[in-house]
Amino acid sequence: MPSRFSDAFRAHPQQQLKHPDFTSLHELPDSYAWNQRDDPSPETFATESVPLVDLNDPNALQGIGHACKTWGIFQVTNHGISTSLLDMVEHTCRSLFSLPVHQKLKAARSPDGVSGYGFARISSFFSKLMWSEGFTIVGPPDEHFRQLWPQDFSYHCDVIKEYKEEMKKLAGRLMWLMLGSLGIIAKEDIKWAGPKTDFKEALAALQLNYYPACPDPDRAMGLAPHTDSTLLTILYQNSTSGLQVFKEGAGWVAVPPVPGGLVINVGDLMHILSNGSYQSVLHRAMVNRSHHRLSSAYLFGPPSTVEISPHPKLVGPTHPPLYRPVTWNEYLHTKAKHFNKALSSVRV
Ligand SMILES: C=C1C[C@]23C[C@H]1CC[C@H]2[C@@]12CCC[C@@](C)(C(=O)O1)[C@H]2[C@@H]3C(=O)O
Ligand SMILES: O=C(O)CCC(=O)C(=O)O
Ligand SMILES: [Fe+2]
Repeated sequence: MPSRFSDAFRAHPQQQLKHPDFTSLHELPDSYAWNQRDDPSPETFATESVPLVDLNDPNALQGIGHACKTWGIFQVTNHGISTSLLDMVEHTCRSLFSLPVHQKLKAARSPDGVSGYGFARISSFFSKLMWSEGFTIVGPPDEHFRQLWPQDFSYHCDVIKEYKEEMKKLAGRLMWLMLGSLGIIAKEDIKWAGPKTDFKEALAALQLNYYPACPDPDRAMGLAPHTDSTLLTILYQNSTSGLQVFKEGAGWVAVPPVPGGLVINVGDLMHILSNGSYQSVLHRAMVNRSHHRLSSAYLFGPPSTVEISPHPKLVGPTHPPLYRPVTWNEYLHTKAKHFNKALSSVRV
């Protein structure tokens, strides 16, 4: 089934920016200086931390429900994704981003496209540049990977294909846990999950992120604050910390890497589906002076024609629907135009 993601971006082409060779920069160019250090660093007051859920725990469902309501993010262990697969994905990321710039640019994202190498899509909403490189994969990566690695592209394609399959299974499992905690348990409740309730027709994007070591990390920004447009996102981060989430009353809280763990966050579409009871979390990535950082985000959403709206089970006389129905494609359009105001723009 063809993905219609690309349509969402055609109306809002991204200006093409050239990345520098980060390793050659010994001080932060002004175009990368965010002057955002007026907020206290999270270590100074983070008394709370993002919940950790063991998926083998019989109470996992309750733990996930609570985490989605209060944080919009949690980490999971015993998720069934093997460490060897995660290592292979990390190796593919490392191999990709360490290619020479001219080689990576052969697989550059086209201005109105979605897949390929380049700056994060949200860059156009900020006057300063982000200290990161990204590679977005929607659909088969073969064509771009052939340009990057004329010799070993098929190895890297296989890694990504297997990773996407495994992520899809995990996303389906997490969907039922998140929904289950809201009382949405029957397969008729989410028809688009399909006859086998495995979300076979779901769409997803894989975003690989690379944050090079930075000579002036306190003034730089790896990935600016945003929410994901997804139902849910599964994030793998290597052992270098950098992810932070914004929590009302606590400020920016670090999400430290947990060995073998994965970070799960609620996206805007899940916020809509849950009629506002699950929070899509504002998050950002910071950079590091001595270590580079790699992450991969599996951005999971519904099939392109499916309209997401507050679930009928969560709507009633005392709980009117807070959002109007939207397809993912339509929402991505809105996001490309209104960015962090997208969610409020679909409110009824
Ligand atoms: C399916 C998606 C979801 C996208 C757009 C498209 C492909 C790339 C995704 C991201 C990944 C990085 C953050 C984000 C905010 C971005 O700039 O690109 C994401 C965005 C969204 O969640 O809105
Ligand atoms: O690198 C990270 O920790 C965050 C990445 C992210 O938020 C994204 O790709 O959407
Ligand atoms: Fe994100």
